[in-house]
Amino acid sequence: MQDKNPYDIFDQWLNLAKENEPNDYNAMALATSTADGRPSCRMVLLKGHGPKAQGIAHQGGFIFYTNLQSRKGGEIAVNPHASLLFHWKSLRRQIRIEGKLERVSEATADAYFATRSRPSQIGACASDQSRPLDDRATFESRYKAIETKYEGQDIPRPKHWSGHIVIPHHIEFWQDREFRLHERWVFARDEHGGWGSQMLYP
Ligand SMILES: Cc1cc2nc3c(=O)[nH]c(=O)nc-3n(C[C@H](O)[C@H](O)[C@H](O)COP(=O)(O)O)c2cc1C
Ligand code: PXP
Repeated sequence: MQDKNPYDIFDQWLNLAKENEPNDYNAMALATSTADGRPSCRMVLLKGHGPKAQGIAHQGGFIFYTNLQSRKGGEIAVNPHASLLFHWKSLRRQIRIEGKLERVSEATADAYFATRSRPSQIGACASDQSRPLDDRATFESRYKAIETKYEGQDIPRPKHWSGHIVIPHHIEFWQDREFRLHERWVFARDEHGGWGSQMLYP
């Protein structure tokens, strides 16, 4: 385990999760925090990953998409550091990732947005994510207005909706073992841009 690249191990574990998890095998908790260090956490979906993700040489990372004006968006804008957590109950495994956040390119975000279903695209345009909503009907009428506006046309990605990439400096793989005698392997970026690794007590 320790002499491997963490992205290769991540791929193996994610593929296993894909075969075993009934829903959203790519779901991960995303923790962000305010400028003064107050954390908040929510689930998002992993939509791209790997050493070459977003074309950043020798770095890569883990990509998710969201509303840039949401609560998380506001926190990321002032504090571009995040932690990700995968936990697959069926596998009894977790992966913890920590790193710096960067926005994906406009072209990457456009390309991903274009793959989403039309109702999801309309939803992204109509939703003021994390803002107060007086009535569900208000959201529905905003949805209908956008549906009508773009009838017969492609829906452009709204400027407030894009992707972030978590560029990891720390990745931990955790495997459950009997009697809580778990195994933990940590990979941390070294000063040469490679990965150092070590085991931790459970
Ligand atoms: C399994 C799951 C996956 C989700 N994926 C996303 C996602 O990829 N992007 C997103 O904006 N919200 C996603 N959500 C909704 C978020 O958890 C959250 O409610 C929303 O982004 C608002 O968070 P905020 O107010 O902290 O910004 C997901 C929720 C669940 C339960
Ligand atoms: N945005 C929201 C609000 C979501 O709830 C989700 C998934 O639950 C996503 C984005 C990401 O998934 P997708 O792009 O597949 O809709």
